[in-house]
Amino acid sequence: MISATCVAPVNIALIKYWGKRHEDLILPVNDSISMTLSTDELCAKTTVTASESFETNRMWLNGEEVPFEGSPRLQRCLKEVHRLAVANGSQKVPPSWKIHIASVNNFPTAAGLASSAAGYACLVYSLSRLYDIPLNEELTTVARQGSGSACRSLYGGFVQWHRGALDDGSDSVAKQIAPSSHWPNMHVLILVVNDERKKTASTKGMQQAVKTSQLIKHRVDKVVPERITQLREAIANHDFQTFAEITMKDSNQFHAIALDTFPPCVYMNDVSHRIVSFIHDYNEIMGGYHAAYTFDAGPNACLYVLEENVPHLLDAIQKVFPSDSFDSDTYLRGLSVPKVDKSHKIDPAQRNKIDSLDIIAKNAFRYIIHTKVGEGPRELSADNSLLINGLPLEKEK
Ligand SMILES: Nc1ncnc2c1ncn2[C@@H]1O[C@H](COP(=O)(O)OP(=O)(O)OP(=O)(O)O)[C@@H](O)[C@H]1O
Ligand SMILES: C[C@@](O)(CCOP(=O)(O)OP(=O)(O)O)CC(=O)O
Repeated sequence: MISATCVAPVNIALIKYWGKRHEDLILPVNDSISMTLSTDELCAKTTVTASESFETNRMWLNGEEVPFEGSPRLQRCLKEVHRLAVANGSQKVPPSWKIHIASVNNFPTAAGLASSAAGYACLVYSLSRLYDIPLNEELTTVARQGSGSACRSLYGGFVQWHRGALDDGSDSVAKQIAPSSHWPNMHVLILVVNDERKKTASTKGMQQAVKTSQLIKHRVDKVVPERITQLREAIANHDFQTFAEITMKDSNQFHAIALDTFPPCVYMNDVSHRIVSFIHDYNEIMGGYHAAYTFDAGPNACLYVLEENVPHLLDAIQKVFPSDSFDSDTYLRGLSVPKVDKSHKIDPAQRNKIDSLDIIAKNAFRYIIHTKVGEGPRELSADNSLLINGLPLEKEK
C-alpha cells in the first residue's frame, strides 16, 4: 500500500475562462490569467492510496463517499495519470492496483469559491506524487480535464492558461507568468455575500454562452488577446493601475456575456452590484485604483488590494457595509489586519469623503476572507493522511 497527501490552492481569474471549443477535453475558446491564493487560508487537501487489495476505485469528498465510476472527469484524470506514468517509465504503482481518494476543502464546497479548481489540482498533483510523475506543462493538461480552471492551480503566483490550437489539447497548458515572490504584497479580500441561491453551474453556463451569445465572439477574437498582453506587462511592471483596470473590465465583460446568453445567466446579485459601485466611488476618492473587484460565477466579490491599503479599504467597507458581527472571531477570517491608525497616511480630505459615504447595506456579507498571493501545491508528510488502511479517518474507527 502506498500513499501521498498534498494540499493545493484556489486560483481566481483576472482574465476569465468562459467557453469551451471541446467539451470532453475541456479546451477553452480563450486564454485566461489568474492569481493563485495562499493555501494558508483556502486549500483542498487530498490523500491518494493505491493497494493491491483494493477491489474498486473509491472517493470520499468532505467525508461523504462520491461515486467514482459515475464521474467521467475523475476517471479521465486517472486514465491520463496512468498514461503519463507509462510515458515517464514510472513503475512505482502497478497498473492493476486500484486507488482510494479522500479530499477535504477547508472552505465551503461548490459555493462559488473555486473548490473545483483547488480540488482537481490537488487530486492530480497527489496522483503525480503517488505515481512519481514530474510537475510540468503536460501535468496541467491532466488537471485541465478535471475542471478547466484547475490547470492554473498547479502553479503559484500569476498563471496563464494558453488555449492552444491543436485538436488533441496537448498545447492547451498552464504556465507560470511570475512566482508569488514577484508581487508579495498583492492581497485579496473575499466578500462572501449572503446568498443561498443556486447558480447555473459554470460548465452549463459557458456551454450556453458559446451557443447563444453574439458578444462572446468579439471577446474571444479581439478583447482577450489584447488584455492578455496588457495584463502580462502590468504584472511584470508591478503596475497596479493597469492590473486593476483590466481585472475589473474583464469581470464586467464576463458577466455581460452571461447576460447576453439566452436564456440569460445571472450570477451577480444586488449586493454584488453595490460592491462594484462602492469600489468605483472609493477609487475616485483615493484618486487612483486602490482596489479592484472581480466576480466568478456567483455573487461573492474578490477584491485585489495591495497589503499597505488593506486596513484602510476594510475600514471603508465596514463604514458602508456595516456588520453586527464585525468584532466576532468568525467575521474577518485569514490574515490579520492592523487597525487603521495615524501610520496610514490618508489625506484628511479623502478621510472626510470616506466618512461621509452613506451606509449601502447592513449585514450584507456572511464573512470576509483576507488572503494573498501564494504558492502552488505541495506534498505533506504521512502523518497528515486522510486515509488509514485505505478508509477515511472517521470510517476506520
Ligand atoms: N477537494 C475536491 N476534490 C475533488 N473534487 C472536488 C473537490 N472540491 C470540489 N470538487 C468538485 O467540484 C465540484 C464543485 O464545483 P463547482 O464548479 O460547482 O463549485 P465551485 O468550484 O466551488 O464554484 P465556482 O466554479 O463557481 O468557483 C464538486 O461537486 C466536486 O465534483
Ligand atoms: C468563472 C470561472 O471561474 C469559470 C471556471 O469554470 P470551471 O473551471 O469551473 O469550468 P469547467 O471547466 O467546466 O469545470 C472563470 C475562471 O476561473 O477563469
